Formats: sequence, C-alpha cells, structure tokens
Amino acid sequence: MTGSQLRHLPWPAAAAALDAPARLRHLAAGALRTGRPLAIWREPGQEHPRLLVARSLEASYTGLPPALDEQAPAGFAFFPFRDSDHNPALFLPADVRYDLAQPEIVAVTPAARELVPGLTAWLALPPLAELAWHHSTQPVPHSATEAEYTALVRAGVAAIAGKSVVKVVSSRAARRPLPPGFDPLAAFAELSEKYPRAFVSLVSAPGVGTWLGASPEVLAEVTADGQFHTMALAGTQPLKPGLLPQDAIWRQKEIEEQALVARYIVSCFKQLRLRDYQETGPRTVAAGQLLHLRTDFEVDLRHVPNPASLGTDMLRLLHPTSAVGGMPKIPALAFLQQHEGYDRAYYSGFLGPVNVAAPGISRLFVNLRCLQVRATEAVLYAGTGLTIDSDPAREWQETQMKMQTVSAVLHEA
Ligand SMILES: C=C(O[C@H]1C=CC=C(C(=O)O)[C@@H]1O)C(=O)O
Repeated sequence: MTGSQLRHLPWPAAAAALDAPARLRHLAAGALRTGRPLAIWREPGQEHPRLLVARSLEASYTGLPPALDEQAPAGFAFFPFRDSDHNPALFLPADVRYDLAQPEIVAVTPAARELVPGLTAWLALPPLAELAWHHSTQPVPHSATEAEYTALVRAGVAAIAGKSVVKVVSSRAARRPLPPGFDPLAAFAELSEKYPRAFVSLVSAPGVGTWLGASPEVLAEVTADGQFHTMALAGTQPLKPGLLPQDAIWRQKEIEEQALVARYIVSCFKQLRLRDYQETGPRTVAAGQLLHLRTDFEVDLRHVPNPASLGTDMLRLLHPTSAVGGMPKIPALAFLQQHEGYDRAYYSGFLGPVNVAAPGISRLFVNLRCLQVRATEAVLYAGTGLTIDSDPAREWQETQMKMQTVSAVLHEA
C-alpha cells in the first residue's frame, strides 16, 4: 500500500506531553482494551521499534504462510511451530501503524477506517496506568524435569542410532514466577537495549496470549535491494569472558549439527531448481551470551526466473527448519510429536513484518529465545539439536543457557 492510501492521524494537543515511547504505550493500551491483536518489534540493527494493531482477531486468522512479494498485503506474521486449533496461524493486517522513527503520525489503512473515530478520541485521553495484556486460553505447558529431559535426549539419540532420523531438536518449557509489577513493554525495551543484533518482539493476541522474544535467527528475508536471505544457525557454546567469537573452537558434534541445517537449505534451493546462490560461512556469531555457527545464503532476485515467488516458496519449504525440528523433516517432527510431551505453541514457529516498512521488504525470524507471559508467571522455551554424540547433561545445560537470554528481563534472584 502506498503512503497516500494510508490515513494519517495527528496526535492531538492533549498528547503533547507524551514522548514517543509513551505514545506507543498509549496506542498499545487502546488496542488491548478493545481486544485487538498487536505486534511491537525492533529489527536487528535498527534504533526504533514499530507497532502494528490489527482491526480484529478474525481478520488475523490465516491459512498458508504469508506471500513475500511486493503485491502481498502488509502485516505481521505470527506462526506456531505446528498449525492447530489451539495455536492458530496469524497474519495481523497492518491496520494501524506507529513507527517510533516518525512519532508524530499514526497511520490507518482504508480497511480499518471504521476505527478512526474511536482511535481519534482515544489519542486525546489520558494514558492508562495498567495495560490489559492478552493471556493464552491454553493450559500451562508441562515443564520437564531434568530426568524427563534426559529421557527425551536418550530417546532422540536412540532414534538417530536406529537411523529413523539423522538429527532431531528436542526442547522443553520451564515456568518462572513473574516479578511483581512485571511490565512487558519495559521488558521489550530492556531486550532491545541488551540485544541490538536480535529481532526483539512483543506480540499479544486474544486467546493466543502475549509472547516476548529476542531471536537471533532469520528464517526468510527479502530486502529493498532485491535480495533473498536465509541462514543455517546451529551449534551452541557460551561466550566466555575475553574470548572473541572468531577464536571459538567447535567440536565435531556442533560442526555436524550445523552442516545438516545448511544442507537442508541447499536441498530447498534444489527443489526450486535454484543454482545461483551465494553461501558464506560457517562463521561463529554471538547471540547474547552464546555463540553459534552460522552460514548465510543470499539469492539475487534480479537474476532468478521466478523473483516474485522465490521468497514465498522458500518460506513454505523452510519452516520448520532442521534448526528447530530435525532431519529428515517428517520423521523428526513425528518423533517430537510422540516424545516431547508438551505443546511448543509459538516457540520455534516464526514471526515478523511483511511489506510494512515498504512493499517488497519482509523480515521473518524463527521464534527462539522467547517467553510466554501468563497472568502470574512466564513460560520459557528452549531446545537443543541432538546428534549421535549428544550428552543429556550438556543438552540440559544448553537449554538453561538459552533460556537465560530472555529470562534476563525477569530479574530472577
Ligand atoms: C532451538 C534453539 O536454537 C536453535 C538455534 C541455534 C542453535 C541451536 C542448537 O545449538 O541446538 C538450535 O538449533 C533454541 O534456542 O531453542
């Protein structure tokens, strides 16, 4: 949609004393109070967050993953690991938009023009002290003990030894009390400050709940200069004080684990008969206090026969990648369904804006290093790629480390 089709609402004089973050909070409060879905995000390397409010939950239900071409509708994708009635796939239409880089304007699409009178009145009202964040209507997921996680890892290693899978990514959930007065927006700001290279997000939708995260992993990106980008991210070790990422040494296990993810991406390109791509890496990269191995894949969309559909086709083939499911995909997902013992919901799904910054710019990330905000507690999620050499104690430890990325905002004792 062009800028001229958007209706721009100015902030009234009554809001003159509110700075840009206070205005974002006020808009979020209004969306939550009227039961609408919203997404707030800060893209890697960018200074300012954006907010998007969808006119309704019903308008946000979707079937297929979004199309990543410039003709596709603008919105924010929020997809579960597995699509189901409990965890519907959402594409929040970009009905109301607020960009902190342009704090004087609230933009509304024609599809949401019936919101304009209420929104105009809301902008002039004093800010609320409390925000009514949406909470999931699903039961709290089972939180595995170390003994249960050990049994899951052993079952995964046995499945690899029995050759039913080559790799599987086991995961678990953990419950933590929310500190008194926990404020998801303040936590979002803290994550944005702490992890400048992450995709930091806060999504809240009726029934679905409120999810906060700082993801290091691009799933599918289409950039303004016509490039498609994805990455193979896997292998984990702590970033030790004084150690530079480029000096990290990796064990055979992590090298293999990451190579499988890279191989999976190449197999997706092959399915689309795409030979012309740039592969860089693997290189060691830092994500918070962790190091990973990463290979980047770039395709110049100006030099492929199907530029409009390549991003869309790749997204549909990639999710869920072998960095969160395993390989081969179908038996790895069947293993998880049978053995994991809890509902991942939106953890290891994907999320991000499509055609919001401008038509033709999409940035989708894997929903990792995330937590779900419930009424009195947070649910943390993390997984580990297993290979034949996996040691259950190390894998448990690795999930603990991964959970610390986002649990930093809970200020646990
Ligand atoms: C599954 C997760 O991370 C993936 C991404 C990077 C490294 C991973 C690993 O070392 O196992 C995982 O594949 C998670 O953070 O929950």
